[in-house]
Amino acid sequence: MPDIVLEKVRKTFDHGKVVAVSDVDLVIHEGDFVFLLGPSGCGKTTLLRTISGLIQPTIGNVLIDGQDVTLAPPQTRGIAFVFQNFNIFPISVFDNCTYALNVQGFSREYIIQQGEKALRVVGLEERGDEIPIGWGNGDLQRLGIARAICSGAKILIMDEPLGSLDPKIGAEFRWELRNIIKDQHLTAIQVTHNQEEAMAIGDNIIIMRDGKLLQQDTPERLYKFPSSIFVGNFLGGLNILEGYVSHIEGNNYSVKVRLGGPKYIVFSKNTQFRLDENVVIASRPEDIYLFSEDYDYKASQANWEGIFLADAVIIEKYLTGKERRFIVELDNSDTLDVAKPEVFKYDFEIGDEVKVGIFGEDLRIFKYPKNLQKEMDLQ
Ligand SMILES: Nc1ncnc2c1ncn2[C@@H]1O[C@H](COP(=O)(O)OP(=O)(O)OP(=O)(O)O)[C@@H](O)[C@H]1O
Repeated sequence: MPDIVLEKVRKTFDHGKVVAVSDVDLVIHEGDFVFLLGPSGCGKTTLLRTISGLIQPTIGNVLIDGQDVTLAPPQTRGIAFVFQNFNIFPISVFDNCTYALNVQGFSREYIIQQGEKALRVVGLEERGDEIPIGWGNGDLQRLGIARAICSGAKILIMDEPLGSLDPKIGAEFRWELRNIIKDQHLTAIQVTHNQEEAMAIGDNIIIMRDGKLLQQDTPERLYKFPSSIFVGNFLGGLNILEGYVSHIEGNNYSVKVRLGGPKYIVFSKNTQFRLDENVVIASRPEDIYLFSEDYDYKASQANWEGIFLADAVIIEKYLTGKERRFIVELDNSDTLDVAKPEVFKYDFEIGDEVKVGIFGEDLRIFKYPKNLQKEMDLQ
């Protein structure tokens, strides 16, 4: 059952001059851990605040559990908001955790039961008497989540809580956070600038830009089938080649790369392209193969049938730690970024002539955007 539904939600500020959220339709299913990604200022926080009721949409509806809550106050929505700047009070961890229950006047017995349970869930059961002043962000984050669980909320909204964490602590805590969310049957939405984290633990990722929702899907589908150049580039980086459609056979489009570059055949089910239409073809750096000029394809154990090969020269190489990156230049001067695992055994040198190989199934084709530069801009 959909837990959260947004219908054509729009939020403007400054008498309509700033459109923070623009006609967003969105469905989040019960029990899903959803990540909200997008460049700074694209409307992520405004969207979360609209869902939680801290602000009301200018136009559109918010439904939770099938009920229209567009005008309902935040405390009636069953949502806990874990803020970026943890608003922790100088009282004990237990009292911080149970603060809302105290204010609402629940019985002492109930408060103790809920507080102990919540602290146990986040691994703070031994630290209930401590005053959390001077605590590191990781522990404060646990406390923020304990407080949310304690309130009985079934929906957890987190505005970049791991953003300020040490990346190592963040990486350790992320799986724990996912387990807590799943074990407690929470629906969670988290804003992050950490795409790797979203890919690793999210059930679903939403990409926003300029107030609009561009795409929502599983991490794998978003990565493999981005709906736009921007989404693909935002999530992991893309190689872009400009060209035109030179032949069409059903859903297979032959694309000639500009200035006498190579020809590729690309499948596209959803978008139709016309003959001679300018297009962009995109590939992931890790989907590109490099071969030495004398590589024996027949002797290889791998099946290279159907791979597109083109001549290129290595113009740059470097090691990122876990990857070897090569920049190769095609005959038409276009360049491709190639990523290989660190163990990649062919240690090509700058200036080496190579063949670059790409399978058609790893290529995506897009309409030529109005402004390619802007489309590639991640800000
Ligand atoms: N209260 C407000 N009054 C006026 N403009 C606002 C207000 N809140 C947000 N905005 C504007 O709305 C747009 C979206 O802001 P929002 O904070 O939602 O973006 P964001 O994606 O969360 O950004 P960041 O990643 O930097 O936190 C921005 O242009 C911002 O300046």
